[in-house]
Amino acid sequence: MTLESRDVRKAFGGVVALDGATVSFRPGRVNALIGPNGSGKTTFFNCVTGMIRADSGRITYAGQDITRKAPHAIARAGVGRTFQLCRVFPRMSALDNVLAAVRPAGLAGGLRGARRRGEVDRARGWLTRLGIEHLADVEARNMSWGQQKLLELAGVLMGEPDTVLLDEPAGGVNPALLDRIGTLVRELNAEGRTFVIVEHNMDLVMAISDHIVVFDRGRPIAEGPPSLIRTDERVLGAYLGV
Ligand SMILES: Nc1ncnc2c1ncn2[C@@H]1O[C@H](COP(=O)(O)OP(=O)(O)OP(=O)(O)O)[C@@H](O)[C@H]1O
Repeated sequence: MTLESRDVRKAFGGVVALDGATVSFRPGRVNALIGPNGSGKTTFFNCVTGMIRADSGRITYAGQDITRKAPHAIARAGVGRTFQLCRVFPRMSALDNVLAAVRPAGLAGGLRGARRRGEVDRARGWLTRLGIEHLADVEARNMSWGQQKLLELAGVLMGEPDTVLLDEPAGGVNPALLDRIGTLVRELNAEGRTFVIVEHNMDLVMAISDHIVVFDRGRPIAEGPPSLIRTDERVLGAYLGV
């Protein structure tokens, strides 16, 4: 289930966000995608998941061309994602959020359907796994930021993705929860899920990644294991602007 992009380009007016990005994320790994602000990481996620369309280039998943597929088709192919600014329904309970995550169309009817089909147990299972089962009946807006991020991830996992894209999972999260997120990613990876993680917290990236790809100005400038990336001159240059 390799996720690959070939020569992907995306410009917003005069701003070139992706400038011929060719990159390959192999299955079974915890991959990280790092790079300075504005280097195109979120745009890459948006192109991969069909939220925006690349101007040119090709994206494949498990050998299948997904470049022009709709988001739901890409999700069905096995690619799930979270968002930098966490997407949950604030006035819905945690449990309903997880149930709704796999039924984006027609929320109310979809929820009834989910309950009929007995998916509640599975949703509760994910809440338990992520350590927020005690919040099942609490509205998302009354949960902490970190808990909401875990809730969003529970919703993504409800779709049983083979590959999970996480956009800044550590952003705004307290240190205790940060450890939990790191441990969870490693556990879920040990069970066979592939991850691609966009993250600015280098301690977390270095601790949990098998493979790191570094973007600068819309394309990869280096890749390798944490031990190599930590000391790569081009990476230090891109971050420090030297
Ligand atoms: N919808 C948009 N309209 C206009 N410009 C955009 C849009 N989305 C992204 N950009 C621009 O494209 C470039 C890449 O942005 P992107 O968000 O992909 O970078 P990033 O590496 O994810 O940054 P950060 O680490 O700050 O989240 C930036 O210059 C950004 O301002």
